[in-house]
Amino acid sequence: MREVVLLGSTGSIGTQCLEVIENNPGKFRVTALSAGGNNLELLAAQAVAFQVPTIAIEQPRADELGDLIRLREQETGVAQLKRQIITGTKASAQAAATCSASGVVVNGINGGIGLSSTLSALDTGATLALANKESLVAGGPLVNAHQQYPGQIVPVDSEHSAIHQCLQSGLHERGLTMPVVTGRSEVRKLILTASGGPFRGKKRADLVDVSVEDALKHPTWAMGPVVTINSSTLMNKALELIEAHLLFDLDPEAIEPVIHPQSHIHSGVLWNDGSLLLQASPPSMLIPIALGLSWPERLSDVAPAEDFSEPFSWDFEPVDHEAFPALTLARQVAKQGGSAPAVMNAANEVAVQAFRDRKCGFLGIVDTVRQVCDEHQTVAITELQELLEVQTWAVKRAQQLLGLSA
Ligand SMILES: NC(=O)C1=CN([C@@H]2O[C@H](COP(=O)(O)OP(=O)(O)OC[C@H]3O[C@@H](n4cnc5c(N)ncnc54)[C@H](OP(=O)(O)O)[C@@H]3O)[C@@H](O)[C@H]2O)C=CC1
Ligand SMILES: CC(=O)[C@@H](O)[C@H](O)COP(=O)(O)O
Ligand SMILES: [Mn+2]
Repeated sequence: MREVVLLGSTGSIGTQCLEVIENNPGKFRVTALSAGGNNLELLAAQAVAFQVPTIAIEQPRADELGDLIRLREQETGVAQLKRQIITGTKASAQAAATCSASGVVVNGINGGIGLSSTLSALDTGATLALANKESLVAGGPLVNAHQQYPGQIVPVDSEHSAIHQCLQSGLHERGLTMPVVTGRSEVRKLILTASGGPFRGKKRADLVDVSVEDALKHPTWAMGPVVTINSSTLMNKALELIEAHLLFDLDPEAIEPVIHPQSHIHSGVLWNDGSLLLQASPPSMLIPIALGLSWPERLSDVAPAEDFSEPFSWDFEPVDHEAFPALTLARQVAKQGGSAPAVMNAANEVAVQAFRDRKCGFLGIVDTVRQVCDEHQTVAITELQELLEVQTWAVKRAQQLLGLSA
């Protein structure tokens, strides 16, 4: 049985990861769970149902969680298990550090806060099944330095999972058990699909007064609120462009976003010979999560496949960069590298929270991020401390621009 440490277990990715594990009895053993601590009832239920010995939460609520777990054990008649509950800002990274090198750490934490857990997971030598794109975007050079071997990161983000699958064609480094992507010289472009979000087709002027509720109505995916808002501004695709640049070591200009409203084609690779490989399934994160857990093996019957018994069609259209300027910014930021992507991500996190709190308009999100990025002088990042200082500056500057008290 493969050991799994699941970070962000109470979220959209976390709960779907446990669904995959539950549907594959005997294949996985969950040895640690982590969460922020906002949903202790669910976390306690997960800890009991999956007999998890280590639970980590950011908030100092160990006693409450312990009580809920005991109650749950009594209610369900499950045998009591000796467990440790870790709390604090480093709890999740500590949970990641418990994973053995043959195991897999799934990082389903939301936001740049997940970076220390990503680094800690890499240090163990375990596979890192990475959904938490912000940690890679913010900490690119550090993530690279902590990676123990090529292929240690298996992308869970649907687009990057698709590209990762498609890249198994082409040249591969020899002598490694896991196929490693080194066929870049044969790659002309990565095709990064985007649903277009709930405001696809709208012009900039139409977006002035859009509400949080409207931004949360994603047309094709049910996800956590932050990634859903990011999809509505196309900042999710902006983060994903940088994520693809870092994961697959391709020039930002060689990554082409395209709007595909149905979200059945999850992305792909255009090869030098003119051949285009795309990966498709009805929208479901279960497949990329399952691949993260078992790569390079595929589990059976993870999610429904495409059904060709009825007629249907798939559409594609170019991105409207005037209405949605996030991708143009991301290209520039990806080329700058160093501290620039961390600044973009940190400013976006502040602006998205301000939008959710009705303290910033929809267009103000990307406008604020651009302004903070424009003011930032990019520096090289070699230490976590340097990154934290840059992020602190970006957060404060975004707060100032938005008129928020720091
Ligand atoms: N949802 C999806 O379909 C997809 C998500 N992603 C990416 O995956 C990541 C997770 O997204 P999603 O599942 O939607 O987000 P959610 O908001 O649904 O879940 C976030 C999870 O992270 C936990 N968390 C927050 N802060 C901490 C912390 N400091 N330490 C430990 N855990 C913490 C939350 O705990 P609590 O409940 O206690 O707050 C929750 O379990 C994001 O980076 C997102 O961009 C990528 C592709 C698709
Ligand atoms: C499922 C997934 O990977 C999300 O990141 C998704 O891509 C969001 O949809 P958008 O294409 O609208 O950003
Ligand atoms: Mn995605």
